[in-house]
Amino acid sequence: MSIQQNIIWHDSAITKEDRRRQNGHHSFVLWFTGLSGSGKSTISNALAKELYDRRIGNYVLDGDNIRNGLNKDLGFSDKDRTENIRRISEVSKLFVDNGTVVLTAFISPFLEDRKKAKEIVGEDEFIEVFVNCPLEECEKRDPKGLYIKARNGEIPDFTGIGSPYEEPDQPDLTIETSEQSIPACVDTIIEYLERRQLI
Ligand SMILES: Nc1ncnc2c1ncn2[C@@H]1O[C@H](COP(=O)(O)OS(=O)(=O)O)[C@@H](OP(=O)(O)O)[C@H]1O
Ligand SMILES: Nc1ncnc2c1ncn2[C@@H]1O[C@H](COP(=O)(O)OP(=O)(O)O)[C@@H](O)[C@H]1O
Repeated sequence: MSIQQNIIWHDSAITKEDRRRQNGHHSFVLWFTGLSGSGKSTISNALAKELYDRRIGNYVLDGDNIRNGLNKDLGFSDKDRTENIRRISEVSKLFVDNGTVVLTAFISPFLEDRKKAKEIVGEDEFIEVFVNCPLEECEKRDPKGLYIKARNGEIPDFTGIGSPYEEPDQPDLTIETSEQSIPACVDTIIEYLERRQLI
């Protein structure tokens, strides 16, 4: 017997379209994916500020922060990473329903999990942004000192070292953070959103 047997959906009195109309802008998810140190947090926060200055309501969901609260029961096994991404996808969907632009900054290393994230959010409202940066450059940056720990065997399942990162096949957008400055990466994303008339 399903544990969801007696759960009945209740429609909201205010629709997503109502909220978008009141906010004066569209709502969608920018799903940043990339290695640790590739620049997901840096770019998503810089972009959030730019959107905020344009009065576009937005919210950043960041791996390190979410793992301190909502997902503090999850580690870095494949199964836990999958559950991490599933929960974030559901939360993102709620934010989109609220008329908010969501910026997610999770490694989200598995193709299958990102595919499911897109299904949960809805494909028209899901924009995959590949934050591309060679592993060697991420290791050189090592902003949190985690790569050195991983190389020393202290983090056996670290992404890119002991755990895989599956690059997107067909991302909606790729930013090359080892080649472009932070403002240039933000500009690339803004231009993309303007071209698609999402902002
Ligand atoms: N084993 C292992 N592998 C990868 N990353 C690790 C690990 N242990 C801790 N960290 C720190 O956790 C951040 C990644 O969390 P995410 O929720 O984005 O990971 S995942 O999407 O579930 O794979 C990641 O943050 P970012 O550097 O911002 O990506 C790390 O700071
Ligand atoms: N073009 C760039 N885009 C993003 N980050 C950059 C860029 N150039 C240098 N960096 C630096 O790289 C590091 C990226 O770290 P972070 O944003 O925490 O990555 P992630 O969230 O993917 O782990 C920061 O120290 C940032 O200042």
